[in-house]
Amino acid sequence: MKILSAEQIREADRYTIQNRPIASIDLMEAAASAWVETFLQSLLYSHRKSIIIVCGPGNNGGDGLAIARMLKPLNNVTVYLMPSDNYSPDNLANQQRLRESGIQPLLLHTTDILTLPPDAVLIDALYGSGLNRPLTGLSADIVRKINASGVPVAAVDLPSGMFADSNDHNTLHTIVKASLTITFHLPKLALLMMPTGELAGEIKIVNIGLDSSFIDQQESPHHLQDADSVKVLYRPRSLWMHKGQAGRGLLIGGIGHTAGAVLLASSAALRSGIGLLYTACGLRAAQALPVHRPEAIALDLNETDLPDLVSSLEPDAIAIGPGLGTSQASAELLNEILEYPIPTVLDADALNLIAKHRWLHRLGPNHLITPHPKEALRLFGQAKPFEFHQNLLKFSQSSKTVIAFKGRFTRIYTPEGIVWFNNSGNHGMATAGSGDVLTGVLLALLAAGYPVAQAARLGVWLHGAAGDAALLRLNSPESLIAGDIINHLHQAFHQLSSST
Ligand SMILES: NC(=O)C1=CN([C@@H]2O[C@H](COP(=O)(O)OP(=O)(O)OC[C@H]3O[C@@H](n4cnc5c(N)ncnc54)[C@H](OP(=O)(O)O)[C@@H]3O)[C@@H](O)[C@H]2O)[C@@H](O)CC1
Ligand SMILES: Nc1ncnc2c1ncn2[C@@H]1O[C@H](COP(=O)(O)OP(=O)(O)O)[C@@H](O)[C@H]1O
Ligand SMILES: [K+]
Repeated sequence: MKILSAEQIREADRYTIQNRPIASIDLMEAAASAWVETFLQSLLYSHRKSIIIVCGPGNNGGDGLAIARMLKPLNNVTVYLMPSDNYSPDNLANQQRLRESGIQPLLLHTTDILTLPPDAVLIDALYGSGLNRPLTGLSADIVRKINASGVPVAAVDLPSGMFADSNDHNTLHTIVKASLTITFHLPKLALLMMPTGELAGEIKIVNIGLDSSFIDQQESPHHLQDADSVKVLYRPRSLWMHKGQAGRGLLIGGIGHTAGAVLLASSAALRSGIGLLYTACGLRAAQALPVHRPEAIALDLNETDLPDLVSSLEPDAIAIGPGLGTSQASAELLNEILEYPIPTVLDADALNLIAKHRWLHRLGPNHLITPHPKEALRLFGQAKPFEFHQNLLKFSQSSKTVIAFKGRFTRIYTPEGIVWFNNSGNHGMATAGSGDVLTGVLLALLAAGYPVAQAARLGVWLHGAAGDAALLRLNSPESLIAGDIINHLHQAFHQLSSST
């Protein structure tokens, strides 16, 4: 699914109204109705006694007024409206319709008028994608009052005060903090990135019938990746396959007390279809691996000459980093690995070493780096979130390196300038070792011969989908551990293969 800019969304809106048999006011009615349908199914709605709706002067406010009219037969609804001498035409039309339905909106001249009972839910329809400057004055005061009240908020299209794209020049305390954001038709960039994404709460996207041919023609570097978009990448195994064709992988890490990192990565690689796995690690891990995962071949790094190993093994892919440490000896191992033109996943301490030794310029088209935010900061330096995003995009394009920037919506930056925001995974995966599991999955896919960007996209999705299957089973994000992700990889693969 494409992610369009605020400007492109406005264009899609205009194009739909001009080229489809639908008037602007009817599009607003469709949007409000789709929003209400989703809202009525939410937990937020089911737990609350009364509904407060705050409406702005534009079309976002117009949506709010229409939503109020639709919810009125079911609920105790109070509507507040920002004073303005510049209401949009559809906002005015909906003010009229609301009054005709028997609701008189209260004009929000001052924050004192706004009453926020603790058992209410607030519907935020102040500003949406038409925000053109950070909120100040009365609007900002209203937002601060809403945020301080603790009343749960369901946002219409976007939490008010948030720009759909970059918020680098915005102030976070003038953005509504929502528990649920029901956004129209397409995801917005700011909903998928920190720190703004966290202010949106749960995100739901509702179709409002914008012209799909127009959207298809729009150019955008940003896409949301779901099961359907990765299914086309998946290559089922041949019935006549032998293990030599499933790929040979070399995993390097697990030195000293971080033995567990390679145990997890090894298990994940094996559960992701690798044909042969050699795990070169510290003594402790080399002794534990045959007990924990006898399918892997454990090699003690102290007794291994890396160039000899690589030339005798001829691995199809390498992964280095989990539990590698940042010692001089580890740096020498990495220095060697960076010379090989073999598809390679670089994670954890491999990334810290690259930052420490300023080796970023050595990365190229055979490399896939998987930094979490802290590792990415060490690699690429501090920048505001949107600028940081642009920096990653530029680096991927210029160096031809694929980046999987990990987080809630892990972003896969590909050298052709496309960024995929991955839509699988959950908060239960914020647990020690889940990144090591991802490294193992990616190693297996690279070893199987997937091109680097495809392996990254497929691997990140599979990892998240396995996490989702684990959460479904366990029903507790707190109890989910990295091993559970490995134990559910089969379900993620099954989802891919079931409809191909
Ligand atoms: N696109 C679609 O598909 C559909 C879109 N729909 C809906 O329309 C929404 C977009 O509506 P929109 O364009 O009217 O903009 P909106 O967010 O209401 O804000 C504009 C108003 O706010 C004002 N204003 C701006 N910044 C301000 C500030 N900092 N502080 C104070 N005021 C500020 C600005 O006035 P200004 O002061 O700039 O003259 C203007 O009055 C979209 O999010 C969705 O909900 C659906 O109905 C149907 C399909
Ligand atoms: N809130 C979340 N929602 C979705 N995925 C998450 C969330 N938190 C973490 N993850 C995923 O879990 C993994 C964590 O990786 P990482 O931070 O490297 O963990 P570790 O270093 O403990 O192995 C990443 O793949 C990340 O995308
Ligand atoms: K809003």
